[in-house]
Parts: sequence; structure tokens; C-alpha cells
Amino acid sequence: MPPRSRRSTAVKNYSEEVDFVEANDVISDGEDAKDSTVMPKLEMDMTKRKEGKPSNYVEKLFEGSNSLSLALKKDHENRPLWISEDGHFFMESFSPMHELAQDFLTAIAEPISRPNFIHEYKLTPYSLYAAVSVGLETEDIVNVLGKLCKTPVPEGIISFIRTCTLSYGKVKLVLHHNRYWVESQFPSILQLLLKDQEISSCRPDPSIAPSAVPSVAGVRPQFSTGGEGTRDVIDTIAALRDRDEDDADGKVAQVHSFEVLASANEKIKKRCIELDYPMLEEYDFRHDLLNPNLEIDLKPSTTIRPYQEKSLSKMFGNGRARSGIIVLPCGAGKTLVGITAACTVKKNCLVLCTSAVSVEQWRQQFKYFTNIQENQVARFTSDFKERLPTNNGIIVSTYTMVAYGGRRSYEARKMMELIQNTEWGLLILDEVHVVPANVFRRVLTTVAAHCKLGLTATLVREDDKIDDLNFLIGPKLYEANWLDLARKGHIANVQCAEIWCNMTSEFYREYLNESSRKRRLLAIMNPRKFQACQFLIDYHEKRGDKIIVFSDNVFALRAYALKLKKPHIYGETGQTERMRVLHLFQSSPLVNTIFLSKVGDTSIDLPEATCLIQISSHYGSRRQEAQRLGRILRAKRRRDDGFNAFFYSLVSRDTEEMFYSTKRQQFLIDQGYSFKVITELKGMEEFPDLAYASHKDQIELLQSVLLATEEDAEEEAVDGGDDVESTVVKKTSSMKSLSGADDMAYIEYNKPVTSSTVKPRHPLFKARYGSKR
Ligand SMILES: Nc1ncnc2c1ncn2[C@@H]1O[C@H](COP(=O)(O)OP(=O)(O)OP(=O)(O)O)[C@@H](O)[C@H]1O
Repeated sequence: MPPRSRRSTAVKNYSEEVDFVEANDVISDGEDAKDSTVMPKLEMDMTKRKEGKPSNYVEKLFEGSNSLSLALKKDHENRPLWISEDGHFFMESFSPMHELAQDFLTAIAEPISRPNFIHEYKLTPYSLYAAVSVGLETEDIVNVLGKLCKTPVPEGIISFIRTCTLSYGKVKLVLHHNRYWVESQFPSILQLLLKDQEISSCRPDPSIAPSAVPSVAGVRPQFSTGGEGTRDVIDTIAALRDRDEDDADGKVAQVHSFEVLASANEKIKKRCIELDYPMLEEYDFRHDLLNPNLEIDLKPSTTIRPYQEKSLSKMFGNGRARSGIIVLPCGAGKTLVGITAACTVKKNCLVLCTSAVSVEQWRQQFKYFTNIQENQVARFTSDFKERLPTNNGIIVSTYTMVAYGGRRSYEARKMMELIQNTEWGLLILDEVHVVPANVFRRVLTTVAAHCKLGLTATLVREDDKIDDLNFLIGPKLYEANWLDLARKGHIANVQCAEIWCNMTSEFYREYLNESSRKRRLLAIMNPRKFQACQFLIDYHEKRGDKIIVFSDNVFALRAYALKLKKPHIYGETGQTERMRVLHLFQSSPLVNTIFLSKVGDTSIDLPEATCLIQISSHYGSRRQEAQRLGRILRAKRRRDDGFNAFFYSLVSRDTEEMFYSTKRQQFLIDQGYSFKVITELKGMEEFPDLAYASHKDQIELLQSVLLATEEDAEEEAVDGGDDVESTVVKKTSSMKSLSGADDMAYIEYNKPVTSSTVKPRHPLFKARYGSKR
């Protein structure tokens, strides 16, 4: 049953709440527009535009531009939304209606940037598919948009919304007996899909298919008997399998389906979107009698927070579990969201994380927040290969363990067999943005799961691979606003600053002469930066803060930490030493600062930390910047009155660090954070015992840097999706992107596509597929 018939209460709320605006409408949308008091005003505005006489100040600003539709409604001040013809929305966040508009926009569009006053969103086919998949209906979207906008919604946008949403939900991808089927109540749609070359190539080999078809009650398996490669009409009709399904009204509806290869899942999902029949992936877990139930519930003492509940309502809105991605800021409790999802589905659950440390944290949190039996949460890591009693429970593992393609120990082989042979109710994918796409693909073809939930804080990568997650997992179901959560005390308020440190003349001279790696080291080891770091540590320790200093370069990390007599952790630090340092940092008033390399970017839960100083980082990685900020968002003291956490980036002036720093900050700026630039730290020069204060000390430091090997100058290599190239020029980017034409409609198909399958598209579609190809 397509979801649009199950109208969600969320939709009703939008419509009901915006009604008061409609009551004051002079120029309203739809029927009212025919009112005689309305038309003259509209016409008058349009005439003025034609004659080049702008009707107001804003129109003047955009005079000559076609991108904004500027026939303002009379009560436009009451409406929070501007819309442009290329599908961008600009929302006034100071409008009394902004909360409602924000909820609606996050459901139908992609947030691009949400600073203090104006938020920008963009409409895309995926965002609209996601909207419909969470229960919004086509006409609701069009109506509510019409009510929120200051101007009439352009026709192109309306038809784009209709095209994207009307055919949604008619085709499903379902898992049955560990095999994937494309299912629909509309045989004509399946026939159309089967006629498509790309889709028909995703079917299993017809010569072996008949013997492999399971005999399900009420199913009449029929497969083509034509020769290899035969894909004629008779073939396609014969390929359909029929069964009966109860729809929402209790009527029996006939469902048709054909099988596709698990390995072709991604390809077929992509192709179906291109053909305007995006596939729904929903799991009707309540009616799944084939897979065993799991005894798991949240403990009565566990209370989920409103935004956690909201994100889960997007996943379970219609009583089924939808595959997709939930985006919450670092420290906002993604683990508990995943755990609550597992408690709702109550079937076997596989959790995949990025490291063994995260595996421990997930396992602990399962035990802490739920009533699950201890032996029903098993670990599968290089150190632990725990079996589940009666193969029923939760396995927590890492992506690398599951995707590993080489020889395995006997125990590991047994575990993998279990993972591969189980039909998982829920697959939780933690930190989805960091996993390299090829590892991801291997995991998803190895593991058969009814529902996939991706969790992340930063749906951003520097290598354009982020869009692949739409096909690999599903649409983004929910994305929280960082500043909103900070205002409500769920994460800490953070003051961000970029400190510009002058290079000493000797360091700068060498910087200009050296190779690129050494230059980086010279910029990090700049004595002025060193002094700024020392000064800030002292200042914040005196305030009672707990400080983490981050450096990607291990040579610098050790030099700073040893000179300032602070403990440090990097990749080679043994587990016992790590635990000792982290424990001291958490509990001892004598250890208030630690130095961490990249290994601390993720997965170290240190709620004591309230100040972060970054002395070297991974080029222009927005993801790393956000993850590091995440280390202090979970500050224990965040609810103290007027409490602020601090995030400092130290950059050496006139070096490449300045360029990268600006690039790194972009994600956080889009989330609404602002970075102050500080060019002088008052009182630093008078600071007693300032390191490298004398010229002689600075020259000695310079010599030690010059003597460092090329290897020393490199940053630490740590596992995890390395999505940033070392220089911007090296990053592959299309000419289209470079010329700023990403949103334009240039498209070239390089594959034969039959005229029957391709419909004329709105430019927004073309932009999407144009950039993918
Ligand atoms: N509803 C809740 N009630 C009590 N504690 C919570 C709740 N939600 C989250 N927490 C706690 O908040 C802390 C941060 O949660 P968690 O580690 O899941 O964050 P995260 O979003 O995964 O962060 P990161 O992306 O940095 O890993 C944990 O200590 C967790 O126990």
C-alpha cells in the first residue's frame, strides 16, 4: 500500500498551523487567486516588473534577475519563506513561524546553511522522496509551501514536486528468505521496469532461477524459459511472481514481484530513481513471523530526548521501519537513537562501527539503556568472537571486520557465516559518512537486512561520495539543527575562534624555501603558535577548564606535549597507557590538559573536556573540524548558567594553514557557528616562562625542525575514510563545478536509453543526474 494513503499527523499539523496565515490572505494560492480583489494586485505587480518598475526595495535588488519570483503577497511580512526558481528556499529565522517552517523544510528539502538570521534549503529529488517516505503527501507539500512563501510558488517547482512524489511508494524492494525482490501492486510498472536494460541485467540468471525460487504460500513462481539474454515482452510478464498482501484497510491486494541480485541493489535503486519510480524500503516488522523476536526493551529509567524521539518518529512514522539516515550533532546521543530503534524492531540486529573502541561503547550502552541479557550482545572484533545463544540477539562489529576479504581464523569464519546466513531485522551503520564507499558496498552485499539505519553527525565528505549513501542506505530521514540543540541545553554552547599567529622571520624564510611537507611542519612548529598554545592552556586551566589539544602531526604533538609537560596519546600509545592518561584527565585535578592525535577525533567520550585547541589538522576537512568540535559539545557542565565551551584553531599567518582553516570551518558556519578572528592575545608577551621567548631558543627549535625527516613532517596515518586530498588543486572536480555550474542543466547521456523510458525532466532533475554522470 503506498504510504501516501496513511496521512501522517505531522502533515495535518503543518496545514492546521499555517491556516491562520491563510485567513489573512489577500493573494492566496489556488482558488482564492481568482478573487477580484486579488487579481488586479497580482497583475499590477507583474506589469510593473515587465515595465522595469520594481514594486519594492527587494525587487529593486533583484531587478533583471529571473531567479526570484517577486510578485510579493500582500501579507508577505507574515510569511517566512523566499523561493527561487532553481529550488532554493531562504527562510527568515526571526519570523514567528520559523519553527514550523523549519520542521517542514527539513522534511522536504536539504538544509544548506543555517546561520543566525536566514536559513537556506534546497529542494532535490532525494529530499522529496524522503519527504514522501516520512508520510507527507504531494498536495500537502504544495499547499503548505504556498502558504509559507512570500511569493507564489513558481509553476516549475510545483511540477517538479509532483513528478518526484506522485510515483513514490508504488515499487518496493523487499527481502524474503534472504533474497531481494522488487515488488508492486501495479504489474504495468513492473513490466516497464523489466523492459529497462539496466534493470533486467540485475535479475538472476534465468537458467538457474526456477530451481532456486522458494515456494511461498500463495506464490506462483513463473520465470522465463527463453534463451540467455532474451528479454522480450513475454519474458518480462512471465518473470513476475504473484502473491497476496493485506493492505491497510484489511483488503487483500495482489502483489507482483521479480527477483534481483543482492549485489545489484544499488544499481537498481539508482535506475529506478532515474525512471521516476524510486523504491521504498520499508520493513513491516510487526507482521514478520519468519524471523525470531528479540526480548529487548528500554529500561524504565531511560528517557529519550524530544529530538531523539522526533528522529525516530520519521523512521517508524507509519508503523513500519524505513531505511534511511538520521543526522544528529556529535554528542547528541546517536547511540541511544540506534538502541531505541533496535528496541522497536525487536529482531536480530547487527551494529557496525568504525573502531573497536566504539564497539565497546555500543555494547556498554545496550546494557546500560536496555534490559537485554548480557550474552545476547555479542562482539565481533579482532579480540572477541562471541557467539549468540540460539543465534538470536545483537552483534556489534566493525566495518573492516565484516568487509575483510582475506583469510580468516576458524572462529572468525564461523562468525561470518552466521552474519551472512542471518536475515537481520535491523542493520545499524554508525558514522556512515566516514566509511569508504567500497567497504560499504562490500558490507551491504554481504549482510542481508530488512531495514538499514545510518547514523552520522556530519553528512559531508570532500570527495563527492556522500550522495552514494542515498542508494546504499536510503534517504535522510531527519537532520537536527545544532544551534537549536545548544539553545535547549542538549549540547554545549561553543565559542569558536581562529587565532592568527605571526611566523618569526627565520621560520618564514625557511617556509618559503622548503618542500610542501616540511612547510607544513614549519607552520605547525612556529614559535609564536607554540606560545599562543601555552598561553591559552594556562588561561583556561586557571578558569577550571579541561583542555584537549589536537595535532595531526605526531612530531609536533610530542614536541609540544614534552615542552609543556603534558600527557599525550597518539596511534602508538599502548592501550594501558591510553586508559591511564584518559582516566587521569577525567578524575585528577592535576591533569587538566591532554594532547591527542587524530586517534581522538572520534569515539572518545570525554564529557569533562570544555576547551579545545587545534594546532594542526587534516588539510581542509570539514568533517574533522566538526568531529573535533563534537568532543566538547558533550561537556558535562553545559547546563551551568552562561557556560561556554571554547574551540580555538591556531593558524600560522600567511601560510597555507589560513586557506585550509577557512575551508574547514565551512560546515560549522553552515550550522550557524561563527568564528572570531583573533590577531593578538592580550597579555601573552608578558606571560612568565613563555616558551621560545629568546631568539636563541627559536633558532634551536628551527634547527630541530629542519633536521626532522620527511616522515616526521607527515601527519599520522589512521584508519577511516580519508576523504581529503593534500592540496586543493589535486582534488578532482568537474569543469562544471569549477565554473560554478553545478546547479545548471547541462547533461550528456553516454548510455543508450530508450525513448519510452526517458521523460522530459525539470532542470532540478537534470542538475542531479548531470552531476552524477
Ligand atoms: N536520552 C538520553 N538520556 C541520557 N543520556 C543520554 C541520552 N542521550 C544521550 N545520552 C548520553 O550522551 C552522551 C553522548 O551520546 P553518544 O555517545 O551516543 O553521542 P553521539 O551522538 O554518538 O556522539 P559522537 O558522534 O561524538 O560519537 C553519552 O554519554 C550518552 O549516554
